[in-house]
Amino acid sequence: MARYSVLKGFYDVEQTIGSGGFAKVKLGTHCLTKEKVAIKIMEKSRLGDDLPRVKIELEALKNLPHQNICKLYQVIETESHYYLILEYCSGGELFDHIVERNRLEEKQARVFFRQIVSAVAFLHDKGYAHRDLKPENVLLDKEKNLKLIDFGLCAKPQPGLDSFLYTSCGSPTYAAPELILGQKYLGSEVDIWSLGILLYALLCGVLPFDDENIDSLYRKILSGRYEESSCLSLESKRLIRSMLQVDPKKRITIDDLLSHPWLMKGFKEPVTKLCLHKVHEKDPSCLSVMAEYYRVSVDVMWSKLNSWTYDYNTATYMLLLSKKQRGLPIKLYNFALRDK
Ligand SMILES: CN(C)C[C@H]1CC[C@H](N2C(=O)NCc3cnc4ccc(-c5cc(Cl)c(O)c(Cl)c5)cc4c32)CC1
Repeated sequence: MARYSVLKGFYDVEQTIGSGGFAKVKLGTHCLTKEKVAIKIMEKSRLGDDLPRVKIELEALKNLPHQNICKLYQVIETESHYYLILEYCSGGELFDHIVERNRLEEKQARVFFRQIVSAVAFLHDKGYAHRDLKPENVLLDKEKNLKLIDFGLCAKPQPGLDSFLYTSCGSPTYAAPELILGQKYLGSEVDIWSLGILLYALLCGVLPFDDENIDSLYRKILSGRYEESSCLSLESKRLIRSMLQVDPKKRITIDDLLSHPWLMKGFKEPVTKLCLHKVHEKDPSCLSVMAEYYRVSVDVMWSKLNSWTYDYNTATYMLLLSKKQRGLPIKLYNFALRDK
């Protein structure tokens, strides 16, 4: 069987652009719109007990439309594989963006940090905790907007985010003290700790707690002591300190972060935790282009789309919307697929 034959005709699969744990990520082109996409491919046989993480990530990505969270366009499941068709982020990892520049000026760090805080506040508002926030999981798109990725470790505790979690997960370097101690913890509080690590990395270009030896790394994290690098202004030091509190009850909350003076500097509005685009909006021009292509009425086309099953129609429609928002022509190519 040709590789990834289920994608044939719908997506051109190009080179591997990265790997995320138990997944391979390939660059792809959506045939009808010619838009670039990232295709996250997971072989079921190699998932083992990571299989539930796929379902968790799928549900999270479907329920969390936000301008700073990587968009999911389509889900394809075969007996052997899962394929996630995702928003392509041509700017790569935030981690590399920082390394290339050594560190970021406070002004640029603030623009980025506001976007990450907006995504995390939105997640928490929906009852999710990410639990693996780190610069490698924050990508940049073409317009230098940040996109949060990798929701395989996220948690949506049933009773709500104010109920305790127990599984120790995520990368130790970014993990909160209560998490590495194996204590019960609140997802919202461990995400705040990771945001503190992230802000320190943005401003200093290094990590506050780092050590090859895992035991001395743990000792450093549990001590809560880190070098307050000279490149940090007094306000930056205070903000980071309020997030890197060993006692989770003393840690700043995400809602306090939204309007914190440091985040407000140079801005009139607090960070929004809302999704700024209308989710599943009915856009007449995109709808009519698809209706015309498939030779059905607009109403029939909308009834096919309105179930939002993350099939090829969902992907085509969302990618047309994205083209429209970027001022590109709303058109479809490749009439070979017409009769599909
Ligand atoms: C923890 N790291 C190692 C993980 C790597 C994984 C590959 C990434 N990546 C590239 O390597 N090149 C460019 C590139 C461009 N667009 C992407 C769009 C989506 C995703 C994506 C989205 C979700 Cl929701 C997800 O779960 C996963 Cl695993 C990946 C990755 C992209 C990407 C960078 C981070």
